[in-house]
Amino acid sequence: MPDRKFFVGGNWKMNGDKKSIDEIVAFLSKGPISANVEVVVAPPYCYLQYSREKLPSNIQVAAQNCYKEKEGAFTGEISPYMIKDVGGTWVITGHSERRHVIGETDEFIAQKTKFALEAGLGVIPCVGEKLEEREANQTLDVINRQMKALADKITDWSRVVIAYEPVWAIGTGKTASPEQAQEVHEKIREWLRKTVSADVADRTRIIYGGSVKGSNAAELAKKPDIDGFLVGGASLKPEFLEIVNAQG
Ligand SMILES: O=C(CO)COP(=O)(O)O
Repeated sequence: MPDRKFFVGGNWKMNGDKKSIDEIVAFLSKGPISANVEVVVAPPYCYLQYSREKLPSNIQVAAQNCYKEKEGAFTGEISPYMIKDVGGTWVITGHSERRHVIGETDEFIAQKTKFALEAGLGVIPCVGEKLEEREANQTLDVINRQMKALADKITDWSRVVIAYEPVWAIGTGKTASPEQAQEVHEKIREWLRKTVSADVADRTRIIYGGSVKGSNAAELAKKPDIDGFLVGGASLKPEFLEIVNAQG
């Protein structure tokens, strides 16, 4: 079984200013951060370069979104090449806030995922069901549909980290239990095994997001198919370090 390096992302969402970023940089610089963890933070676009310049080199920088073209008349969008140009190495695609607040479709998310990978970024595509979908027993239908749109376009999985973020657990304080998260992660891995390949299933990291905190990260991290986290609110606080080091 290939070793999947633990991966923890901090999604800052639309939060922060230079002063609060300086505070985050201070606690991240102090650490400790285990060498066995890959750590990535995703500041708002306008602070990507500022954050990259201030952060220690063991922390990578991601954008929270991108467009599916290199350049051109796309007012308000940014290209994966611009993210790279300012030192970013990852991008999050298909976050539930982009799917459900902004209205992005499976197809559009898959297109930008493919384009960002071709541009040389690592990509963190997010999948996850809404509360009503879970209650209607549609969790796996939704995840499989979102995964299929991605898998139809991805040819190289080596720089893909899948984030499972149940929408009902995001920013609500309602974390999925370790069992609930493990169940879906295992199903996503099985789906990859059947649909893509055994090698991709074994190697691809599947991380969990949704109200992860210092106090619940270690229990979640014990589950065999949980390979890390995508953290929102708690990534703005020193508690993020507890999550980064949750694997012990
Ligand atoms: O959406 C998330 C990370 O991308 C999770 O957000 P919270 O950790 O604030 O619930």
